[in-house]
Amino acid sequence: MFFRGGLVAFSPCVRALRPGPVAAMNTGSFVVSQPLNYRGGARVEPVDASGTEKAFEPATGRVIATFACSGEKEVNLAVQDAKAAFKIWSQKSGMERCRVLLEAARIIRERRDEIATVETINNGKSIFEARWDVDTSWQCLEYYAGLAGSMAGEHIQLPGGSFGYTRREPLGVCVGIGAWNYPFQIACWKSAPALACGNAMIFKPSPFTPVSVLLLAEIYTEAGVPPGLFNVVQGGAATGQFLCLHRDVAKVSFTGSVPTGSKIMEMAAKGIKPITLELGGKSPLIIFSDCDLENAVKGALMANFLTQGEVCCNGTRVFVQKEILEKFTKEVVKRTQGIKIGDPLLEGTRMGPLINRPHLERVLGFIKLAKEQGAKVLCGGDVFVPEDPKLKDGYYMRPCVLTDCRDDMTCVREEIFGPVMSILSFDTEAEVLERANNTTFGLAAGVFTRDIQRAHRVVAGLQAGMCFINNYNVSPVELPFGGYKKSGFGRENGRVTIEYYSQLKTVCVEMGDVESAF
Ligand SMILES: NC(=O)C1=CN([C@@H]2O[C@H](COP(=O)(O)OP(=O)(O)OC[C@H]3O[C@@H](n4cnc5c(N)ncnc54)[C@H](O)[C@@H]3O)[C@@H](O)[C@H]2O)C=CC1
Ligand SMILES: NCCCC(=O)O
Repeated sequence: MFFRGGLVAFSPCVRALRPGPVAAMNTGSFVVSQPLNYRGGARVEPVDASGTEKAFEPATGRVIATFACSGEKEVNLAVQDAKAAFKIWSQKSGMERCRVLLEAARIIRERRDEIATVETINNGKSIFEARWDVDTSWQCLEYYAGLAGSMAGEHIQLPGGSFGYTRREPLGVCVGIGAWNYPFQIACWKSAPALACGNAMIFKPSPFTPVSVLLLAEIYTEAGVPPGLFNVVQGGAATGQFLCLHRDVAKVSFTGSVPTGSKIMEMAAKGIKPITLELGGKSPLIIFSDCDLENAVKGALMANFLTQGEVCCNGTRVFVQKEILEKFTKEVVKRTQGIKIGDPLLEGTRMGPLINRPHLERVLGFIKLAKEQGAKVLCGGDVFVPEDPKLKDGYYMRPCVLTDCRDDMTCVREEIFGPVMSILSFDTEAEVLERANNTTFGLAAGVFTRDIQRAHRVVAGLQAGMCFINNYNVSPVELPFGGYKKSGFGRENGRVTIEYYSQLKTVCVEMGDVESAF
């Protein structure tokens, strides 16, 4: 990678050129000049291309990389290399794989600030948050390293001394396709369980955020995975389709929108391939009047404003019981107005720019429509222009709180994927549960109450894969994450994800003679 003002390289072969302090990376100076594909243990230019893409720095609107989208030949080479690496890796014991993953986790921890800085520059989220993302990334590698050594089958006794046993085996070459909101974290959440189970992975990041996954690829190589085990191809829908339709790809794990998820499912159906779909959401956050108000307000902000609101599991439909509506709303607005927006690399910033200009305009369009449909803007919802002149072309907006919302409004029904909280009021538990579930999505949900029985009763009734009681948007890697309904299926994180990256072989052993019908 090349930063104006000095050559800064992350790749192992030129690591010596990397000057120590990450502080050298400033907003407005980062340019990528090295290839963004990774194959056979090194960065490569793709052998063929299906067009080019530009990646931006959302904080300034500058282009930081122009890259070729991988064509079919490049995808074929990536699969071929991954197949060869799979042969070696899948023969290793769980403990051998564990050691490599632990080493990769250690390197990520060591390079935490550098990875977070690259993520912030390419995605726009605050450096404060990007460090959290890096933490859940190395924790994910550590977690699956721990499970790799204990993957085991069962032994089952049968009559006459015969027996059966099961083996948990890898699938082969898996594909990971990522969204742009958590580029490094998504790559880790997919690759860690895949590699722990003995698979190879080809990862395609979103063309908006192509950069940070290269650091992961280099780290895996440095940690000792065989060349080709983790490859990166770049591009958009066309490249994604080459991957999904490839006959030697055994599984696809996808994070992105519902319409794309549906297309992935169709392509996977052609090859009878298992898939994991992590899709969008429009999650409810229910605040009962007996809650700890201070925590509920903090929870509502966590549920709406991380990563500029570009988070799939955000609790954007905030249902507040009537008795505390006024007090809660006043406090939420006060704190929302206090969120420091600006240069995402500055330590004090808590909200950076949105991912790109079309997305910013889309989010502002939702707010305009909300007003037309009768909602009231209590704060924000407009473009923010930072004082620093180098940020004037960035994609900033003020976080928005909407009230007087109704369940039928577009802002309450559709995923906005921006910093927009819709507040709705309710009277009774039965009423709010029905309204909370009245959506085609089912990714997450939250409840704030001091009544422990009510908390569990309500959560049991919520149609959502990830439920929070008295908190929101925490991501411990030990807990499975994934959706109900149109938010997808399959899970990431937690022990269960081993099942999504492996297959079960049953072996039946006869200890006597064959009893034949013929
Ligand atoms: N459930 C979850 O864990 C998450 C879900 N999301 C959802 O993702 C959406 C935002 O992300 P976007 O990147 O805009 O979504 P997207 O669906 O447009 O793109 C996601 C990825 O799929 C690729 N892609 C697009 N068309 C494809 C095709 N026909 N075949 C194969 N690959 C294709 C894109 O290049 C990108 O890498 C939101 O709806 C959000 O809710 C985002 C993050 C997490
Ligand atoms: N750390 C939260 C992950 C949710 C998302 O990928 O949008």
